[in-house]
Amino acid sequence: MAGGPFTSLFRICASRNNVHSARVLLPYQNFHSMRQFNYWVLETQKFSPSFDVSCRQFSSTLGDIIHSHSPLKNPQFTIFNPADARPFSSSVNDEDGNRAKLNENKSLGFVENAGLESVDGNSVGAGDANENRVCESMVIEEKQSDDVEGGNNIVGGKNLVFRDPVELYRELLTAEKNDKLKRSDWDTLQEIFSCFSKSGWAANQALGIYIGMSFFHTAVNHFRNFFFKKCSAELAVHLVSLGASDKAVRFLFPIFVEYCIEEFPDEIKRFQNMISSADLTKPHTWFPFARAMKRKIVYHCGPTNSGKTYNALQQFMEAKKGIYCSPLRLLAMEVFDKVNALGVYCSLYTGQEKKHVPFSNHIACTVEMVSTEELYDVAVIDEIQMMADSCRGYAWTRALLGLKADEIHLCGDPSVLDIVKKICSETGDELHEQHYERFKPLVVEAKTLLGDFKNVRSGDCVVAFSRREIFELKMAIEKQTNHRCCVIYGALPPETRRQQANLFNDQDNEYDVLVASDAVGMGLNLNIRRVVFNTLSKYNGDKIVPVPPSQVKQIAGRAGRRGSRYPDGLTTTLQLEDLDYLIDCLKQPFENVKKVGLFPFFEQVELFAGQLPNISFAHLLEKFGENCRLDGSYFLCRHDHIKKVANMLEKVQGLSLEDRFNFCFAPVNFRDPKAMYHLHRFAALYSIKVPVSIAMGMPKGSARNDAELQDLETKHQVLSVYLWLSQHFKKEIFPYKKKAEEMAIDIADLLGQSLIKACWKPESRQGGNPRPQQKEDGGERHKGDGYRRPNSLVKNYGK
Ligand SMILES: Nc1ncnc2c1ncn2[C@@H]1O[C@H](COP(=O)(O)OP(=O)(O)OP(=O)(O)O)[C@@H](O)[C@H]1O
Ligand SMILES: [Mg+2]
Repeated sequence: MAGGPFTSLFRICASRNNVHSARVLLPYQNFHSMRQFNYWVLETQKFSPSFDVSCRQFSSTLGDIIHSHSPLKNPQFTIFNPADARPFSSSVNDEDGNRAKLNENKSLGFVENAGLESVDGNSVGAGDANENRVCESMVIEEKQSDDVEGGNNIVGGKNLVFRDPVELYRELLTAEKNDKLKRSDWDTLQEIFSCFSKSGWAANQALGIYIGMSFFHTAVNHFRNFFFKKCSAELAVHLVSLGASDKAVRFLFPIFVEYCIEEFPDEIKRFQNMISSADLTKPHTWFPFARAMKRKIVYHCGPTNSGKTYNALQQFMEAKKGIYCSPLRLLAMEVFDKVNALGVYCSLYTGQEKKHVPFSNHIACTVEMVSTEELYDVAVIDEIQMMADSCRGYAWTRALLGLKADEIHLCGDPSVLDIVKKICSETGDELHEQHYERFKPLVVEAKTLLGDFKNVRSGDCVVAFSRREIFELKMAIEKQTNHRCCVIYGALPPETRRQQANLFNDQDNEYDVLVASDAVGMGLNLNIRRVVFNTLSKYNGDKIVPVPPSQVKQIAGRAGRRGSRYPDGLTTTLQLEDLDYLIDCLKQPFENVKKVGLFPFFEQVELFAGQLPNISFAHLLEKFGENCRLDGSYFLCRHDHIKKVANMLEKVQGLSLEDRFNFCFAPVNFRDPKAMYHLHRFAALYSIKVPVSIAMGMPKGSARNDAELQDLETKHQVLSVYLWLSQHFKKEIFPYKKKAEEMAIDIADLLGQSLIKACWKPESRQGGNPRPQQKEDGGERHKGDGYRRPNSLVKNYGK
């Protein structure tokens, strides 16, 4: 069932002859944890079917309401008639999402375990009628709910468990203080309330009536004071018999609900407003113009090197007006060059640059920059599986939902095919699938390099997962063999990566080996014969973890490209001990992604900010994350990076909320203190409306050591941020765009020159996080060249 297990049990206020109204709390899945739910309170219209005739009718109506309101795909529930403890109705969608007919005795699989206990404490299974039970209320039990009503306690001839909580609450309101209780009973009641106050279940359920987590304890304290003044003997005895237990908490909860609704309407309203302003449900409705179109979506689905992008680009080029959305600047630049070379005028639009080609009707852009305003005949969204990316996924989701194009071509692996199908069924778009196979199968070399760099061959791409490792490898390979190495890693500007790729692809030089990070996995056309994994573990910003199989596949798949010098692709590992993990990763099917990323637009954040004035922007984002509601198919993208920038800019006065929002998206490397310093300076100047200077000198020449190389990387980063800001804010405030462009080109060039001659030991970045290697004591030292391979995490994989 979509959206995780239901754990709730709710009472329906129903008398034997009359179902007055129902308050149903539906779990509303929150993005960040399967354990956390928000809840909806759904008050049904007044029902007045007679109990005898219309329990089915009631459940059917309720079923319709639950189905039409629940964000969950297949909300399943059963209404129990406690009189015979038999589910008399159920409503469930079948696998294909069709509503199954209501079926009186349809078992949902969980029903058998969900029987209520009989009066004498024996469990009554589903279908075991217990004619003697008096029914005064109905219970809706959702799938996988606990049997919270077990141990019915009949006190004074009345079964409190089956009493309507509204009635119980009303009785409490008019009751007198009970002085007859023993001291020990009061102690037990205190314990029960303490248990209630600490109950995560109750705090979660309280969200359903818009009692927020921060107000929950206050509400419980008030409720306890009220209860202690009013508690009747009957109630007290019942509670004491339950003791400080879940049962007691669950018994008290509906009475607490009634109390809160009456006592805290303002708090509830305030929290309700906050929640509704952080509503990210039904994102397909955010783009009414795209919804008004009947779009044709073609999913080009297949592994790497199977011709997906090639085929989609054919459609793009044939269209009158087209847009290509790329995951990387580099790839947008490649398509821009390629398409123009083929005679189709095409402009380039990325966060940092806008190259307008006169008379062009085609655009190659980065996916973040795509316009949902313009109309296109054909759009291509490349690497669509990135919808599930934890940080950038929202940009792909937005492009898919919002693009106004008659035809949209999606290229990617099959991992998001199901969810795209689901989204298309919501948007009403027509989906076509085109499946691809790899042109040539990828072959694993079982021999591996046996830990010896002498086994490196021309056309190899040796993959490592940190900058330091890359330079150490380059040094070691160049020292031990006659090969020369090009390098590609994330911190290099696209121009330099391209220069290195060209150097590697070009036959007429000695640079025939590539040492690269996972940045090689996407976008570049490389003549790779064999992908060799130096390790299969990487630092994820927190600790060292095995590289996920999907990433291993993507990188390994770069070997052997159609039309290249090496159409047959090979892959292997440096060490034999990593081979099993590699093989296993390649064998694994593509995972079936269940959720894709979302992030609010500025307008949504602004609306939310209206509910929480006077808090910092970083705090506001945090609150948004805590309170936003999402449908089961979406998650809120990680925004730690945005919060870090927001925190840094907190003390800069005079920035509007929108300014802060925009500054936070600037592509800065927050681990680089110098780059962060410059971003802060840019924001400070911007805030006082002073034209923002670059204030950074050009380096004298190419780098002579790693510190100088890192300085070049940082300088390019700063210029890239400047260019980005100049595109996202008023031009007058960032007047040195042209100069920044020129400097960026020169620095990319210097970086290229530096890498050609680089043969120095890498250093760690000042103030940056320690490199994984520094954190490790171990690591394997390679024969006398200073190279130390990080310990393999996957060494004993599968053994
Ligand atoms: N029909 C074709 N004719 C000529 N060349 C082709 C054809 N199809 C694909 N190619 C070439 O094969 C290579 C791989 O194709 P393409 O880039 O479309 O693969 P892909 O499936 O998108 O791979 P990836 O997932 O790595 O992006 C490219 O260099 C492309 O130009
Ligand atoms: Mg492709």
